[in-house]
Amino acid sequence: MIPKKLPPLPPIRDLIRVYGLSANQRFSQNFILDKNVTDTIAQHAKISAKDDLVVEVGPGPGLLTRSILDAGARRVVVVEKDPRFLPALQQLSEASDQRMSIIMGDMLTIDHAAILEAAQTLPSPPGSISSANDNGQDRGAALDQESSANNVWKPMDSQRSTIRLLGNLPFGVASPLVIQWLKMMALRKGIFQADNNVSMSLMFQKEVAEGITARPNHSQRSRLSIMSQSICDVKIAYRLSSGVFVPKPKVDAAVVHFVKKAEPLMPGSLDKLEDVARYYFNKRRKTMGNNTNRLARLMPEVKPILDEWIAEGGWDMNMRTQEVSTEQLCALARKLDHAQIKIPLT
Ligand SMILES: C[S@@+](CC[C@H](N)C(=O)[O-])C[C@H]1O[C@@H](n2cnc3c(N)ncnc32)[C@H](O)[C@@H]1O
Repeated sequence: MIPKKLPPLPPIRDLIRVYGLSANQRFSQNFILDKNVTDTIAQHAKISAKDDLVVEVGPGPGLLTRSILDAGARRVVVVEKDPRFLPALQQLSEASDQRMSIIMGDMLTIDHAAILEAAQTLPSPPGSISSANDNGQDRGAALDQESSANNVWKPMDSQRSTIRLLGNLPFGVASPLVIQWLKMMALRKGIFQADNNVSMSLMFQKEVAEGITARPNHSQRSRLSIMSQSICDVKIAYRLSSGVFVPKPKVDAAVVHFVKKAEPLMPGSLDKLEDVARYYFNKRRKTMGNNTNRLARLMPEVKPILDEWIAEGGWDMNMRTQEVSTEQLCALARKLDHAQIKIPLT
């Protein structure tokens, strides 16, 4: 597909003036105002006209959104909380040949049905190479028929819908959002419903990205590593130096690519795994044996489950929490889930 030309990018100094960004002022948000960088992020996320939907969280002034549209995405839904960015996003949407829809709202609390409904209102542009299915039927028209008949997102073909979730997430909401999405992915809820094939390319502060991808024995290993790696294959796709952001933050950043595992280590809800990971990582310097004995003292009813877990796994209880494998903590979480036992948040 040849995307319609988007309006020229305003000079960066105008973006800085319009959005009140100043190199001297410390903002809680850090923006990317270099199109080469956002193009590279879109490339690493493998955005193409073949995707059924791209969801971008926190587009801000919309530079990454431009790169997503320039990469040929046919349906882009952006979710932005800050109304200052609405005029710039509206300008992009108008120039996008009906490929972009804007939701002003908080991604933490938004009902994902609104995202899927917004996607359904976007027709597939006529003449795009991927707008017709194998029967020659226009995919946008097929979607419109489906959406008016039934207000639920349906794959456009018999195949699964491919959805890409992108965002440069602000520090304060990055971890809660990712945990929320992983839990929804595990339960196939929201945009992760049914057979949708959702991959996520999310930008974090470098330390958070390293935590998510940290393998056993890595100093950044955390609850987020366990939760992410229980259900997804994760890797750092792209590193960005702090100098590409305005204003320049103190730390570098990285884009993490998440792809759902064919066989998640934790089937169903991730709630028990979150409890287990939180419990053990709260005392990360202690050995697994120390933490496990303490748990057995706190909750005597859990002792038989812990004994069974150790006996079956043959786990080395002299390891420190950060050395433990995701499989090991998932094995305990599965047992607690089966026994419907909740461990305390101490
Ligand atoms: C770090 S800036 C990134 C902006 C732009 N994507 C970029 O890379 O330059 C984060 C953006 O997310 C938005 N944002 C923050 N919290 C949000 C939330 N809970 N839901 C939706 N957007 C949010 C902010 O208003 C801001 O525009």
